[in-house]
Amino acid sequence: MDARNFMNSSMNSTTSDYNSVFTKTVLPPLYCCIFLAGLTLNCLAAWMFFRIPSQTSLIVYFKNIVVADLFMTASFPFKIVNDFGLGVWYLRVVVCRYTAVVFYLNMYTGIIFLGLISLERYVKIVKPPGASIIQNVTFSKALSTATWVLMMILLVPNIILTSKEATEDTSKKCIQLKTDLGVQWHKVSNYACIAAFWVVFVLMFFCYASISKTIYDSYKKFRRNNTESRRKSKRNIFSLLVVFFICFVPYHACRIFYTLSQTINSFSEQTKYVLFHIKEGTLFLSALNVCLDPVIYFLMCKSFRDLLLERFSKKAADSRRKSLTAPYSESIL
Ligand SMILES: Nc1ncnc2c1ncn2[C@@H]1O[C@H](COP(=O)(O)OP(=O)(O)O)[C@@H](O)[C@H]1O
Repeated sequence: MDARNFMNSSMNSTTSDYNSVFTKTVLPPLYCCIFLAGLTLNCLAAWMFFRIPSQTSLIVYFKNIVVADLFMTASFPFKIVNDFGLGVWYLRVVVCRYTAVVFYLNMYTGIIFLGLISLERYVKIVKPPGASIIQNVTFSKALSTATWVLMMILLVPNIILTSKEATEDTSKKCIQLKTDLGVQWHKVSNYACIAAFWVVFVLMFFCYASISKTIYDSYKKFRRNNTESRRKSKRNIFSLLVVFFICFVPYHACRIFYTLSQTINSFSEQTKYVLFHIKEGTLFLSALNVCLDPVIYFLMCKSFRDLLLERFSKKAADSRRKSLTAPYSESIL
């Protein structure tokens, strides 16, 4: 069966179910892999950060990302079982009403924290000396709490308003389970989240452009020719940017069109079908973020790296013992 025939038969079988081989048999095993890897890496990261005092804003933001990633990972099994078609139809309702919203809530909270980390790095590298409020630990804790509260206020109504009585047929699309106000809230919260993403995107672009310039100027000024340290600094600081691009840009480039296709009627079934598949494919890249964030902790947070190496390498433990008097600190790069 060629792709077009497959698509037609898939759409004709039931006009309200866009699932296909891709969403039912390709993506679920991939989600299984990132669930296992994400759970292991984030439990390890949580265990490590539990031992590192919140002495800097950077560590505070990283700890919040670990929490968001753990919640996000916890939502995967529901999606996996549902997409494999292993659960009862009501599981689809649970996914629409609860676990998908938990997924998005933690994804966007994580995105905002990545933005705050970029801002903190910008202040630390481009704007020294003198402490800025953004580097104040108490302020960053308050800002973190405010971020969680704000995101919950914006996104929890997507749970409450997914309250229409469900049938096996209507549960095939989450939007059909929403009240009229629920559909409106879905639209508004989606656009607000997409806007928040692009604001963070622009902020990161600005911060990293300024950081690059500062690093370049400083290498020029001191005429250092240490290519190895230069390579490492760049690798560490740009890891966040690379992860952000891979995971979130593809999804946000398509989500706006997908949300339009959910909420207005002028899209053909074929376009909706294609948009659904692009959304599911790019959403997988966003989910992959739970495995890539721990790489950022390792590359950008010296306390985390030192503690990890201390636990896993005898040699590193010896060298750390020598510097035990030094306080915990994160590396600039
Ligand atoms: N950005 C978001 N923030 C919070 N909840 C969201 C967001 N996007 C979608 N949701 C919610 O997650 C559930 C699944 O949404 P969606 O992925 O659009 O549905 P579908 O799986 O039918 O394509 C819905 O309840 C929806 O309101």
